[in-house]
Amino acid sequence: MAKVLIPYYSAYGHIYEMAKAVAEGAKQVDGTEVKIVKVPEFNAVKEAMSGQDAYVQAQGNQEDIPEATHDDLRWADAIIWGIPTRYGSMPAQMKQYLDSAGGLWANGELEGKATAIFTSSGSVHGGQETTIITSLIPLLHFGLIFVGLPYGENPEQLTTDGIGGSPYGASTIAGPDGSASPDARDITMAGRLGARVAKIASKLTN
Ligand SMILES: Cc1cc2nc3c(=O)[nH]c(=O)nc-3n(C[C@H](O)[C@H](O)[C@H](O)COP(=O)(O)O)c2cc1C
Repeated sequence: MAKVLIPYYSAYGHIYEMAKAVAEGAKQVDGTEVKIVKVPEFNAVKEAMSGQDAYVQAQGNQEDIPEATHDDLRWADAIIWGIPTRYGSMPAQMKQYLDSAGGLWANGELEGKATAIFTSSGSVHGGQETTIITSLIPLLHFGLIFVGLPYGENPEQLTTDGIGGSPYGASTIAGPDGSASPDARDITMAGRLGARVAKIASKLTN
């Protein structure tokens, strides 16, 4: 029995779609409890994007998702982060949430929990791997135990097609104008990441 938290940030909905797929995969593991939460948006971004239909619509779709709190992190046995690429690394909204959790770091409250990352980028080489690898650095400071997405369980990765997925984590490609949807293979791999973390978390906690 493991409690899996999926905190994410999604301006245009791609990471949100992936978060739901990760959650579905985690739920396939018996006894797993899953909670999806969104990290707080900046007011400045809300204002700047208020005239952008794609942003407004995607935010509307996420209206019912609760905002991430520090108690969510305490509640979880495992944390799977949904982090889109911003200049090859994590968005400030996600960094702000992590930075605000310094008290948990100081008390070692997240040490020993399983963790994983899924991401999204505009283009194939826009920084999927760098986003996951650089996001891992603060997670290691928190004492989280990183779980990747191995080739053996994810043969879809062995392709020259423009899809997501890497040994570092699940991912998808939003397209340069954001109009692409996650490929079915991206959704499948996201589900497997959720299941893998749930299984490992259940072993770590029992
Ligand atoms: C400020 C900003 C910076 C971005 N930087 C990159 C980048 O470095 N590489 C890339 O491929 N896409 C980049 N993108 C595109 C986002 O990664 C893309 O919109 C996101 O993955 C879509 O996920 P979402 O729909 O969940 O927001 C950037 C987007 C914004 C708004």
